[in-house]
Amino acid sequence: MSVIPAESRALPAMRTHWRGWAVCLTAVLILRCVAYYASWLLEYGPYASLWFPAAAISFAACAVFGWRALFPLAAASLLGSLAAAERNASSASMIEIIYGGLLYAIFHCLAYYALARAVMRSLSSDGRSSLPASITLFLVYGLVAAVFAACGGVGSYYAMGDLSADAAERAILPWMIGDYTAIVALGPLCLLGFRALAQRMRVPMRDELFALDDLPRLQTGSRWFALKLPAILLAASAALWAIASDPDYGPLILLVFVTIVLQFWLVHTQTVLQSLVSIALFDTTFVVLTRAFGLGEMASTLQCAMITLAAGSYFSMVLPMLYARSEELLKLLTHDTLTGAHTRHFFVEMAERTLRQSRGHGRPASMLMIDLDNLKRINDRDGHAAGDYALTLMVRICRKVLGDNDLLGRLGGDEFCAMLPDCDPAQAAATAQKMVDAVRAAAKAFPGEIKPSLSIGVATAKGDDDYESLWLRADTALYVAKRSGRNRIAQEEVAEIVRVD
Ligand SMILES: Nc1nc2c(ncn2[C@@H]2O[C@H](COP(=O)(O)OP(=O)(O)OP(=O)(O)O)[C@@H](O)[C@H]2O)c(=O)[nH]1
Repeated sequence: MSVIPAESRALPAMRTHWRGWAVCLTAVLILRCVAYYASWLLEYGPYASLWFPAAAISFAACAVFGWRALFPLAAASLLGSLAAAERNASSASMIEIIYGGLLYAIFHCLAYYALARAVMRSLSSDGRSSLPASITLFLVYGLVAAVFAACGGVGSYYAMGDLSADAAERAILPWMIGDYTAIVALGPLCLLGFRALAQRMRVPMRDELFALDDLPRLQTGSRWFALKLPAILLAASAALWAIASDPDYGPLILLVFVTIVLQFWLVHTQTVLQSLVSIALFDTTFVVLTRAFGLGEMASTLQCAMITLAAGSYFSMVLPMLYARSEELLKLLTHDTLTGAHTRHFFVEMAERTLRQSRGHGRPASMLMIDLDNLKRINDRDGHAAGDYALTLMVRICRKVLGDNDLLGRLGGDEFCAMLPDCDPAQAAATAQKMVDAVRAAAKAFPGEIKPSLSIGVATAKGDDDYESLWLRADTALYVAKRSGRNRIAQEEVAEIVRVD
């Protein structure tokens, strides 16, 4: 057997990481440059675009790759500033351009790194319960980050001498809204994209990112996505075309909100990934057509629509998860996790209601106190797993004997209680007897040495009985069944002990 030193065994994994990191960070650099260039192409006026997708890339890259993403992001920001100076035929010296570019890079990267850190920290390791809080935080802190990035960005152009003080002041708001629109509309999709890349390249991921594993499972989606998506994009294009064809007719703007309603419908019926893709394409359609149709005048309305759509969609996407979560909690609250019988608290509440209804309708109702015999001996002899199995077997059998309207609850340990509405003493005794017989029959195949059996006390409600008084009589009957040798039923007042053997 060859003995390999620990360091050399670790080398292949480290090499994989380095290659993975190189691919991921290069992808960030390229995408960030492409996004910058795209927002340039799509400007409807000087420094004015509906969105700035580079901000979404920066946020998502920092969220997935952490501080390492700052290198390609800073490089792309600097390159962007150089390209902007070239395009605008800036009169600034090279030193001033580099200085302005560095300033811009610092503000932009810091703003979106801080946003990414805050959002990641808000995702707890199980993620599920914290997702709505993380979305709120993303929307609120996103605004703060966009303000910070816009002030820094405008300030750097001012420092380069490309913007006068007056123009700089007026540029801050559109810059900020452009950044914010992009991070809200594209940020989550970019984040899932970088996360998929990190997984593929086997780059170690932050624990919080695993919290997003649940997302794709939230909604099942319908098969009509391939039809719905083009239909909605067509509707959005038609709405913008109609608005552009008669810009003086104000009410046409309402068509934008009609298309948003359609988009909401899609988000509600498709998977999370399909919804994110659809939001991104819908917003891209707005951006491209705003430039193509010269709709710059309506920029703020369209941005408002894009932000509202994306923010609203994120909350609707987590709704199914919240429903599922509350159902899970409800189940935990009402059902015993081992046996599936009702929990004591829930059973008592339901049994009280059943008794009240039976009394109100003048119908009989009976109670069975059911106890598994010798559980302690089963545990001691064959182990707790055997005891657990005996308990689950017993509940399964009892449930089969009981009717749909009957209740079965675990009061604690090996003590169970059944509430039987519309059940007179004879029917109650017959049901209890069936349970005892069925468990005795099943016990033959029980793997342990000590076979499980049941003792049951039976009581039927009288006119003024409440849960407590009925339970007391059923419990007394159970005590009689136990004292008489177990594996049998005892019925109150009937006074006789029914033997099963
Ligand atoms: N395996 C298992 N044992 C449990 C569970 N809950 C309680 N027990 C055990 O069940 C035993 C109940 O003991 P006892 O109240 O003396 O009842 P018993 O041994 O069935 O005796 P009788 O009721 O008099 O026939 C205790 O040893 C508990 O520790 C459970 O969920 N699983």
